[in-house]
Amino acid sequence: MTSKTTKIAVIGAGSWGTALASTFSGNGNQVMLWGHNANDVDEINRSHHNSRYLKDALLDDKLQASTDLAAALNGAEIVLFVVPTVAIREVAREVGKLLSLTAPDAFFGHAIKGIEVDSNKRISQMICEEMPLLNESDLFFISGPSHAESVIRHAITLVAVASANKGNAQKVQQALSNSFFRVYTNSDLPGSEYAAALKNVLAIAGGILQGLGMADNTQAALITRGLAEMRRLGIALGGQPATFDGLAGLGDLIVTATSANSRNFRAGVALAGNKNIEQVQKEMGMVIEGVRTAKAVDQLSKNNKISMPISQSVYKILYENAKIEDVVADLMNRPLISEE
Ligand SMILES: NC(=O)C1=CN([C@@H]2O[C@H](COP(=O)(O)OP(=O)(O)OC[C@H]3O[C@@H](n4cnc5c(N)ncnc54)[C@H](OP(=O)(O)O)[C@@H]3O)[C@@H](O)[C@H]2O)C=CC1
Ligand SMILES: O=C(CO)COP(=O)(O)O
Repeated sequence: MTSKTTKIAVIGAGSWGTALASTFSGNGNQVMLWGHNANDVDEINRSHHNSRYLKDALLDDKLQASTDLAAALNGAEIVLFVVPTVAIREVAREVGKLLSLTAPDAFFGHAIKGIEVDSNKRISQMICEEMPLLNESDLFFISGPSHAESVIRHAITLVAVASANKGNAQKVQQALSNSFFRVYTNSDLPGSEYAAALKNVLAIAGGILQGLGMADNTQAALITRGLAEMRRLGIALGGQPATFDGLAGLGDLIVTATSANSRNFRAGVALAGNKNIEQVQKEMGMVIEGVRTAKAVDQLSKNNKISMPISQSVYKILYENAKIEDVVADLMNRPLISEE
């Protein structure tokens, strides 16, 4: 489906950066994956594996990796950030110093699902603060139900690339789509970013329900009422209602809140098994974005007076030592209200 070979720099060599880079590369694009761990980079170049993050999966054999940021950015037409939320400012700042190395018409985007704690900023806002020459209206964001471990095995996957710049979104759509990976465009960047971050907090709740052995009725209720929370906050902050019904919203909420592939879901299962969150994070060895995002969501819901009882319950379990049974009982004892 790729109409021309595009030079792409993927910045961040964890599970999702590697899976996206391998997909771009398999489509015939010239891809350089930047990672800061020399052993991981060496393994990708030598044996087409990233065993620390994508155990056993074989990567596209044309994919190249480097620890040298300048080499990764040299001539890049598309630059895609895929590091955890906590690392984006530092990494964007470094990329900003090397902007002159990219192609003259290069554009930038990310596939990161989080909100910064305290500032409550979206990833695009942070990127633009660290790279003042960029405009948010030109950035893109890739999201949707897409676990890296499924994408790398070519499971049929549908995602959305959001950008106010339709041309940029369409270029990413062309470069990334293939017979197993279908990319839609979407013009709502802020709404997509909020949806992607908020669903991670609800996925922790999904894991908790699973860990407690709750019924399918309860899981379906979580998804439905969780989506209502995502919509309320996301729309209040400027997102488009339709985004929350699409791949970036409901689609990603379903996969993350029900799947053992999700790190957020697995964290919830472990919390229900009485592990504390520090222990869970240590054992996961990968980023669990919903843990920090729960703080940002708690602040945002209070600041904007948006009712988000499920997300705030996750916050209480993570940060206020609330007992899961008490939180569930409190949720069920709330005043009876209309569904609207
Ligand atoms: N995994 C998935 O299926 C999906 C993930 N996402 C999103 O993608 C983003 C990245 O997640 P994911 O790839 O899964 O995370 P992982 O935990 O799998 O990998 C994180 C990567 O970022 C690197 N890293 C961490 N800090 C820095 C830093 N300061 N500078 C440079 N590199 C750094 C890590 O390197 P090291 O370990 O060597 O420090 C590692 O390579 C998240 O926002 C996540 O929500 C979105 C869709 C799907
Ligand atoms: O966003 C994801 C899938 O679409 C990945 O979710 P986790 O970070 O919970 O693994």
